[in-house]
Amino acid sequence: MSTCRLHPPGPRPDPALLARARALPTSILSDSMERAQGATGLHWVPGAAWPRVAGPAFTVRTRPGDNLVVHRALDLAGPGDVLVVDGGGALDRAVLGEIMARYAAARGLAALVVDGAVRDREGLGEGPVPVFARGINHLGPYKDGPGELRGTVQAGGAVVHDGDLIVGDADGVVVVPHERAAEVVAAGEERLAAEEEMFRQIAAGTLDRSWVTAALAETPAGEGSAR
Ligand SMILES: O=C([O-])CC(=O)C(=O)O
Ligand SMILES: [Mg+2]
Repeated sequence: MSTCRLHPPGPRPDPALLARARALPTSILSDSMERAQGATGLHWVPGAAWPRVAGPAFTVRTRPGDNLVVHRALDLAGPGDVLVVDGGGALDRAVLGEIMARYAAARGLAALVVDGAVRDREGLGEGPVPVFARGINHLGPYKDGPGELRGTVQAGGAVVHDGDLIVGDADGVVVVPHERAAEVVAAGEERLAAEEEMFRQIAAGTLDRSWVTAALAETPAGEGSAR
């Protein structure tokens, strides 16, 4: 028999904050974290036109290529949770597929994020639940453990604590630490409003572009000039 280390649940963002986060693109949220935080390399499985997802992380660390503890997590995670599986980034074996995605959807999970590979791309693409992964591989997982649930993991190079705010869309996955969630969502709302104002100015032909030339020292590069 194998081991599953089980931590108590971390603090979770309140539902009103989650609804506000769901209205914010991941690009806006990562801009609101100094453009320096969030997972990279995790993209949703192509297929369905997913809506943006936002929910608290339910963290899973599994032995790469094994999904016994991922199965356990599917029964412990709550409705609205985003399962974040740290599979060590391994691409040589999938850790979940369509059966598990359908089961996750039936349990009301918001999304599955896998730092590793998944399989059954066509079935996942039909859209039972949004799935973000690093890659695809037909080779299936073993079911031997061990692993850890609700501990601190990494996904796409980002540290994820159980309960952190996870937002995913067509650009990838952003991890907002729980203690920064309210501040980052509020900053994101301001940033989105500023971008929408820019869109209006672009359409009206009034966007101020003077900052581009102000930031450049232009030198003539005509014939005979040094290369
Ligand atoms: O067989 C497995 O454990 C993973 C899988 O393909 C599925 O969930 O459909
Ligand atoms: Mg399968």
